[in-house]
Amino acid sequence: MPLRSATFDLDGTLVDSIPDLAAACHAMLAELGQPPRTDGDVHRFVGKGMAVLVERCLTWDAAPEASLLEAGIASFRRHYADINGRASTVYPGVVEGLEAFRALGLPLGVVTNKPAAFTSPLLERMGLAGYFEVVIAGDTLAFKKPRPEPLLHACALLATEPGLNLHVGDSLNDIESARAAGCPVICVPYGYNEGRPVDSADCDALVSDLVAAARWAAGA
Ligand SMILES: O=C(O)COP(=O)(O)O
Ligand SMILES: [Mg+2]
Repeated sequence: MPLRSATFDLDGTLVDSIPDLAAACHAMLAELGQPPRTDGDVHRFVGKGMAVLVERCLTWDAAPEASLLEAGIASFRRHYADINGRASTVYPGVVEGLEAFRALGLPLGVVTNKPAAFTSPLLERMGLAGYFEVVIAGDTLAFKKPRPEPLLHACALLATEPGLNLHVGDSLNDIESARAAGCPVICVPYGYNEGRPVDSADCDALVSDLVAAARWAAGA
């Protein structure tokens, strides 16, 4: 059945944001006098939103005290607001891919676990904001991916049924959210999946980039 809309994950699918996320984590840990993390650690920790990223940075033998976590989140917010978009880059094939999706006549949305305060500024700075009619961020609703609510909300705003909305992501959080919402889901292999490669068996297809994703959508 032809698709009626498409939604995209942000971090690891549209934009390689690890350099800036890692810089903000490094600054936060230094400010709090906590042990440092590597960029590779941050790569594994991204996926379930800002609070979980900060908590993972601060977890060694045990989870951090609530007061330390709170201070970490406040510090991260301050640093990332300043850093966001500086060293991040749009992945190859994204602009061409979004153009191809647009040429299919599909309205497009972003469904990310990144907080709203950082999502629209990043899309603006990367020159991608104009492609999307709908942006659902990690704190738009009470629930994030892998819960279905963000995708269901995006589908409602895009005036499509979940079964006719293709979600394109980079992680199991995208896959589980899409499955629970009833959306077809395909993944790119180059993003962040909390330290594991994405398994093609878990999604409807693994595609090399967004150009290939648009080709898949055209044949769906
Ligand atoms: O904020 C995160 O942890 C990940 O964001 P994403 O959902 O755009 O990959
Ligand atoms: Mg992602």
